[in-house]
Amino acid sequence: SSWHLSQFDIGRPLGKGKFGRVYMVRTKSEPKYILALKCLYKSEIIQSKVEKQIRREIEIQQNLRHPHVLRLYGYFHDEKRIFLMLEFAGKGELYKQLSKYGKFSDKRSSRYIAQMADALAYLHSKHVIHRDIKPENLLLGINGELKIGDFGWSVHAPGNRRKTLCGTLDYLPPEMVEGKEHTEKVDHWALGVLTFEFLCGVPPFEDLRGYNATYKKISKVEFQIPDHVSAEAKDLIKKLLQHDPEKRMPLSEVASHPWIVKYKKDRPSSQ
Ligand SMILES: COc1cccc(-c2nc(Nc3cc(C)[nH]n3)cc3ccccc23)c1
Repeated sequence: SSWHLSQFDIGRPLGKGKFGRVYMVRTKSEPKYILALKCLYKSEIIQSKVEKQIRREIEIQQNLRHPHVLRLYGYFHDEKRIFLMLEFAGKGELYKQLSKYGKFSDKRSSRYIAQMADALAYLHSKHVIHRDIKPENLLLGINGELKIGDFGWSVHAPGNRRKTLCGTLDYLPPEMVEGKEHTEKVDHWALGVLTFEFLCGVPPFEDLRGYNATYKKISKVEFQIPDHVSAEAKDLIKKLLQHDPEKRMPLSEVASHPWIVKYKKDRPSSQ
């Protein structure tokens, strides 16, 4: 069933992406679905030589079904643009919340990381890796649940986004900054970086002196965890930020880690 722009009522623009804009839209015909329509300009895609990557990302994301992975329902195109019909996440960008609050509580961070570990285990079971899980690519559903946003493109809010150059390096593991081949273990590393950033408000290897300084800290795994971070959280971060990809904690162990279990939702309350 192919779709056309005329079948939607176009709502407010949600934000700008690298190759176009994201709009909140609703289908005109019953049942009236609300979704996020991402418009990519073919001209820009061709210029940036990302056509094959975009086809692959669409192919991958269309086949994924998970509560913490943003759905891609379908896509269509006209002569100038490609339109992606994406799940609408009601509470927007997680990144904005992090900027607003500075950092998240132990409980909120633990719940988000549990959801991420769940989503990553699903993606890895489908041999999908490196989903670029930095805060800019995470969205929040209407009940505050985390959604890994559309794949490959980060949606940047105008103005308050981080300097993209720095952003891109902060989450890369040693094997990638050193140009070695990478496995799904890059996501275990990124999960450790994300845990640190949720609890501290900044990523562990950020170095305001710039790219090369960050590069060195990543390859030497040089980071300090502030004292305000709980012992259990410290333990998890250290077990994920391991230089040797094979030494990084398996996702199944993340899910049963004390820091994750203690904040699990509606657990039978232990005395
Ligand atoms: C203002 O900048 C941006 C950029 C990108 C997305 C939003 C935004 N997005 C969504 N939901 C989405 C987005 C996608 C691809 N699926 N669901 C909801 C929001 C709610 C309030 C404000 C902003 C929102 C903003």
